[in-house]
Amino acid sequence: MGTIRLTTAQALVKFLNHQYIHADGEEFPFVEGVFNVFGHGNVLGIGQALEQDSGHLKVIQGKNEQGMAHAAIAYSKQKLRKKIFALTSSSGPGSANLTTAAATALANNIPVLLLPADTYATRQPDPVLQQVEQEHSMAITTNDALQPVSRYWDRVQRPEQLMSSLIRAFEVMTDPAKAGPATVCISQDVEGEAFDFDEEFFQKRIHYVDRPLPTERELQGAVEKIKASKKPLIVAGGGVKYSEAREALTAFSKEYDIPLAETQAGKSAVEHSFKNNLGGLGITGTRAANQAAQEADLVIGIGTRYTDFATSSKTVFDFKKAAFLNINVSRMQAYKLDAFQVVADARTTLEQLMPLLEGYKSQHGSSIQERKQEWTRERERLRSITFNRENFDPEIKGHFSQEIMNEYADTLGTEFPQTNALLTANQAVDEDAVVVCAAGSLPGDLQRLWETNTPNTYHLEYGYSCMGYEISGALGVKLAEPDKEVYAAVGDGSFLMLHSEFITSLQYHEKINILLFDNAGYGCINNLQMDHGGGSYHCEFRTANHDIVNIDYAKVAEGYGAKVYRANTEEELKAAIEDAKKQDCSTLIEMKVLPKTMTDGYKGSWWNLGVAEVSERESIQEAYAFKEKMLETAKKY
Ligand SMILES: Cc1ncc(C[n+]2csc(CCOP(=O)(O)OP(=O)(O)O)c2C)c(N)n1
Ligand SMILES: O=C1C[C@@H](O)[C@H](O)[C@@H](O)C1=O
Ligand SMILES: [Mg+2]
Repeated sequence: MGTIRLTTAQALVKFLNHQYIHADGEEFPFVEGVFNVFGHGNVLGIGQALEQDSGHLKVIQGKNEQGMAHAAIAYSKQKLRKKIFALTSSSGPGSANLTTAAATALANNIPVLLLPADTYATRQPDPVLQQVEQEHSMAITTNDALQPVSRYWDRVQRPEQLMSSLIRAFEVMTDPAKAGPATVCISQDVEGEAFDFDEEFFQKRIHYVDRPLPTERELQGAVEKIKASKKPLIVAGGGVKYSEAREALTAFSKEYDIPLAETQAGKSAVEHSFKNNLGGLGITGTRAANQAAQEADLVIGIGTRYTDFATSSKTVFDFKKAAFLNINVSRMQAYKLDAFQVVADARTTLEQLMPLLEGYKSQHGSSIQERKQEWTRERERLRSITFNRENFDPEIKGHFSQEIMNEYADTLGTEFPQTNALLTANQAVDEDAVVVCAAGSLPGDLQRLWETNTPNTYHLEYGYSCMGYEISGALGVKLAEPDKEVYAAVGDGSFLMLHSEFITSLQYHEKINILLFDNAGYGCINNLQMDHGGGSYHCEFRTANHDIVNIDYAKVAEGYGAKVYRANTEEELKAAIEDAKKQDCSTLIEMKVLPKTMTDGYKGSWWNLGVAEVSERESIQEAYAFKEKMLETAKKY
């Protein structure tokens, strides 16, 4: 084979066009497209290459580097990591804006290809615009800040380096055990530099995603653990989704009568209506799941990272009696909580375990169904909360006086409790609609209350819980699921932090719907500070005169060209959602909701936080003492 003379950027684009995934007998292109915000660092290099010949790649203009990267992450997450977007940014601030998103991808194990421009390889014009000049090193650029938040990071300062660099990047992104963001920084002069690339570099490259099998020893060990247990509990994490293990997991759970609890990443791997599904586990979990966790003598963690939210900072289980069995493609994850480790694919392991457990039944008996029914009643209660101006007792108790609650009701012109609003929305959206969320009080409400019976329609970024992911993420999900209605459930704080990609959705006619829950503040953080003995300090949105800030978000979205609705009652919300379904363009439904009306924690939902050890307030001293008490029974590592 010969060579072909291309610029580095042209070679990059050509290579991206020839990457394929092979999974479960199917083969398809791995890179769907390229998001871009062009600046002087990439427009003449990667920009020129895309303009000349982008091949099959969709080229989408982003509005904020973090936002477009969040969209790319959401696309890949929704596609179960089998397809990605790449993205190109200019150097300096463009790459700095990618840092938060790279960390989001890393914490969630999501592959995405970041291509920030770098400073000049020749150094001739140094210092160039946007170059940070470190006194102790010429070699450091803003892009170095991406190193700790990338699974793979490289700097390309000669055209031929691109070849080895990209092959490594794709190896990392397509390995389920180490999937995450790959960052390849290309010097801006090198992007346009030409080289005689070997033609074979551009041949179709297939990345095989095989299912790692459990060993005989691992299977026997797992069988022994399960057979010895009376009250096992399955914890279904994100790995269940990525392994597409729904059928295997439900069959396994049903056959051996083992209840299952979901993490944020694992929710909707299995439908809500599945009889043994007890819902969310941990800090934002259901009473049903947390009770089953307290009782468990064996926890079968499948594809879970056991974050503090899933384990209630290692207190949701009774560690004196609970043993752990972890099934995970990542050896690092499988080691957690001193578990018996099965380092293998979830679906294959469950399929192989099935026949080996014949004759086994858990001793849960009727308790699984009783707990599920009791939770359904609690959910009903949360749907029908009514505000009143005399003696309203919100879910989050003892923080705001009636006077303050009335002030919110008057200023925002609403009596709508958040739980009622969310449950109304859940009922009104299509059965296969996808909900996207990341931060604030909504992830807790969603994990407890949102019911879906269509797999992979609950999309929570709760590894990094990054405000601003919600709307950008909804765009990524829409690109992945063009035939479904996609809803970003977002608080006012998150909306204010980042909603630039809402405009991108309008621009490209990729319809998304924003469900905006405006409680005029950082509600969940206000709850945290007041729950731990503090006052209400800088978490409500108030003016210098202490007036509540009341923003007309609907008007803002109208200005962008979206179809907007204002819905402060159940009837208005139902009507808005129905009408929004008929629209072709993106929509925003603004709901003014009362503070303190989100769900509260249930027993077993303790969170270990950095409470002040010394304080002038008795209430904070009490909070610290409570933390010390909780740590007595928590697992220490
Ligand atoms: C980028 C980022 N900054 C800060 C935080 C910390 N944080 C978590 S939730 C939150 C407030 C969220 O407010 P809002 O979106 O209005 O939701 P609410 O809690 O009021 O429902 C903050 C500041 C975060 N998660 N992400
Ligand atoms: O600090 C936080 C508190 C959580 O309740 C919230 O969901 C999350 O976004 C966060 O960062
Ligand atoms: Mg808020």
